[in-house]
Amino acid sequence: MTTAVSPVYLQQNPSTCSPVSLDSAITHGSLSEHCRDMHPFLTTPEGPLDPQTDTFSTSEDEDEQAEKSAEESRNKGELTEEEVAGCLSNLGLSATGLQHVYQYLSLPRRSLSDISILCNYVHLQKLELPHNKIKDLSCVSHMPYLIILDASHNELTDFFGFEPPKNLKEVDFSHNQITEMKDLSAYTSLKKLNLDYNHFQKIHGLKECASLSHLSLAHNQIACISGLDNLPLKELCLRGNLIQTIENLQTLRTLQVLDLACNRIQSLTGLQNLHLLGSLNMESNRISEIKEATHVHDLQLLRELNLKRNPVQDQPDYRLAVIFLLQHLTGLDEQKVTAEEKVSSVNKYDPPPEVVAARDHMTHVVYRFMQPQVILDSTLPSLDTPYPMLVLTGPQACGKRELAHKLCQEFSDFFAYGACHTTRGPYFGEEDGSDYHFVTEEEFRHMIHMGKFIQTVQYGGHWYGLSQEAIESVAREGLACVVHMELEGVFSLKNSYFEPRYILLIPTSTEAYTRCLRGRGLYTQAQVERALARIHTYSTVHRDKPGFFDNVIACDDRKEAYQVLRQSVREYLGLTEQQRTPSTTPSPDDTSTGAMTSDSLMTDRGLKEPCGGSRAELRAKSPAPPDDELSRSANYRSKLQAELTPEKTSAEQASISRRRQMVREALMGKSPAAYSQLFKSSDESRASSGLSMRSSAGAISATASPAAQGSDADLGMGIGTASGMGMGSGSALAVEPVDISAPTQHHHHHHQHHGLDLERLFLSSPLPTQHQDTFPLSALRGDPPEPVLTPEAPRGGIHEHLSPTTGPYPARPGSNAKPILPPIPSGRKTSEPAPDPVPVTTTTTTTTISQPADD
Ligand SMILES: Nc1ncnc2c1ncn2[C@@H]1O[C@H](COP(=O)(O)OP(=O)(O)OP(=O)(O)O)[C@@H](O)[C@H]1O
Repeated sequence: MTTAVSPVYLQQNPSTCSPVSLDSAITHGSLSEHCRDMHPFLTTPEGPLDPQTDTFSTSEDEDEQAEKSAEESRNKGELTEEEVAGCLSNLGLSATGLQHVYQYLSLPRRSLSDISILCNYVHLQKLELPHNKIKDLSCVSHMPYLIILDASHNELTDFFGFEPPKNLKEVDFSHNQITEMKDLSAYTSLKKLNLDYNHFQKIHGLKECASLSHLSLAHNQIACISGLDNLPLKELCLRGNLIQTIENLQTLRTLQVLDLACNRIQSLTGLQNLHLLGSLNMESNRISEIKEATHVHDLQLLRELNLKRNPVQDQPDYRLAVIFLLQHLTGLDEQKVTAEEKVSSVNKYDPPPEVVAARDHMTHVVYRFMQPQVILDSTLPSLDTPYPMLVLTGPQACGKRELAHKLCQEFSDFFAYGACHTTRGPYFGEEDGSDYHFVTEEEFRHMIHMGKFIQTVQYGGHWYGLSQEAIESVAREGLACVVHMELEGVFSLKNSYFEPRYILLIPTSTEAYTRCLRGRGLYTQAQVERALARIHTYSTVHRDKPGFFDNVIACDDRKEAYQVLRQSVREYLGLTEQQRTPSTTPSPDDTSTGAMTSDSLMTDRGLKEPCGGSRAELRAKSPAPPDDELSRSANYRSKLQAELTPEKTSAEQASISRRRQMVREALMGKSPAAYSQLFKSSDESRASSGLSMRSSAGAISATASPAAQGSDADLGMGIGTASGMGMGSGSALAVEPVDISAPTQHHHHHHQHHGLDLERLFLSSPLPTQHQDTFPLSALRGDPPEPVLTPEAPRGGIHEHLSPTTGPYPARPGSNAKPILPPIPSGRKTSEPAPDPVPVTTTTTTTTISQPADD
């Protein structure tokens, strides 16, 4: 079967026509199925074209001749029509829309040097001539519709040596021998230009290429980046050149991918404005400093960075450091950046305050563990008696130190200044031991290793630390400690068992604060700036962590700040009641008559927010608690309950007073100890009271108490054994609760011992200094036996042993002999030194437990 097929002409001008048969194209496999289906001439009802039925078939002689001449042409590197015919593809409409033409011609690797024949192929839109020996591309001038030209791997020396096709968008001249770029202003449609592997030394001529989005000039001899201003480039490749500096790229605002690998670049500066940059390849350059990464720190879209084969790779922690600086990276050195790496980098280089504080806390806990465990009663916390401490925090030189001193002066019956240790040298006028304990770094480190510190902080290149001794020395005087510290210290302190009140002193006027900083004449500009920046840090914490600070006071005006501070301190101390009476005005002397109750400082956590509406106010509305000391001794549960529900129902009130009554009676020996209810196994007692680890000391003592049901000797041994066994020994000493509702003889017997027990628990044994025993009161120390308390025992017998500062109110068993720390419950610093070993008049007693409770 024969089918006549019309030839398809590839050129418009019939005079220069050089027909190419379709079947030839098909034979060479350059016509796609798709094209065949599209063209009405290409298929017959019967089936596909038969190549043998070519209408242009020639005689054999002619064929031979043609083949010969073609062979000759090929040898000369001349392109022949036959070759062209075999390499055409993509049949489609011509640009005029009048004809069907082949639009693509691909002639790779044919050793072509003469392609002048292509002058006739005016409809070509894509011309691929890679890997030939072409020197002259002037034929392209005849291809007005050309869009894509690939003349890579040829022998071109002329840059764009043809008339510009209007729509030329992509040109590949890579791997040629072109030496100079020329003006391409006529090539306005040019989008992609590949000029890799040529001999260019300078970039120019691209100014008017308003569409150029991809430019590659890799492996040339370019020493300077230039001539690229304002180009709409998205991708720029300049790898393998002689570039030393990244420059003149500032105007490439649309640049997304930049390849500068294999150059001689030492710094990443010069990229700052490339805000759309997503990928940067700097492989094999001379970048040696990690800090260079800061130059691209603000490029929020930068995801891929390659710094392989740069000296910077040898820097310790290189990868983490770069990941830390460039948190947005998803790939570094062609390796995925993992979430773990990001977290570790942040924890390493800019740990959140919680992490720093946790580490600091852990350090001191571990070092403390390594020392003999001695905990002073004065600083032993319990839920009843959170340690009274006042922490003034705020940015450097905001006045907190001055205010702390002032406060201690005015409220000298309550507070004393807690001097921290520091490794910085004293400023003029500063005295060792008064503002700070000035120590060398070595001494400071030694103190850390000796477990002396509660918290430490490195600030401004110096170390600061609050020692346990600083607090205890104040406590030994019967006073609470006022310290000042930076925010980091507060974070750390919050991990400890201390529960200070935290007052934030914050400058609200930067001008005034700057003036104050400068006025000191102590700080460099950088220090001033850092201090200023920290205002923001403080306010952010205050905003993000409601209740983190118990009070916030603006400190622009020191005098005003002090007034506010002293007022809130008076509230904390419970001195404001007096103030409400019309005749009294607040003065430092008021403290001498001020009724500072334990509740006021301990259970009313005050937390007076600056905007008011504090719980203190709520409490003020509720009926004032009975004045006597016993009334303050409601056990932990009722206190907790009171805290949780400030407004009590009448039933609750009745219940509380009933329990108070029972407490009183227990202490007076009138009935079985109400506290015996609490004498459960340590586990139970902890669980039931919701105690945390903090109360473990209490738990130990609680388990010890039942031993008192035996004899005095038992008591001593029992306690000793229990405490010697540590926390885990509690279960061995479990005690049955005593029914207090119907005392029997048996109960009475219990009661007696509980009476003793209570005395031991509630009346401090006269241990003025610390010792290393394990929970043992006088019995273990061989002190004279304490009077056994019986129901018949005269009251005075008890009270003789009571400090005027410490009422016989009960604490959670075992928490401490004096649940309320001095001077808070008493409101008084004992003027006379504590007689030793006479019963407690000071508030500092010691108890040793197996480990710090919070730790
Ligand atoms: N133990 C500590 N923990 C945390 N921060 C502390 C500690 N001791 C002192 N600081 C704080 O360190 C900062 C620097 O203290 P330093 O006394 O050297 O500076 P200063 O210029 O005198 O500032 P200031 O007048 O606020 O004390 C201060 O903000 C101070 O409160």
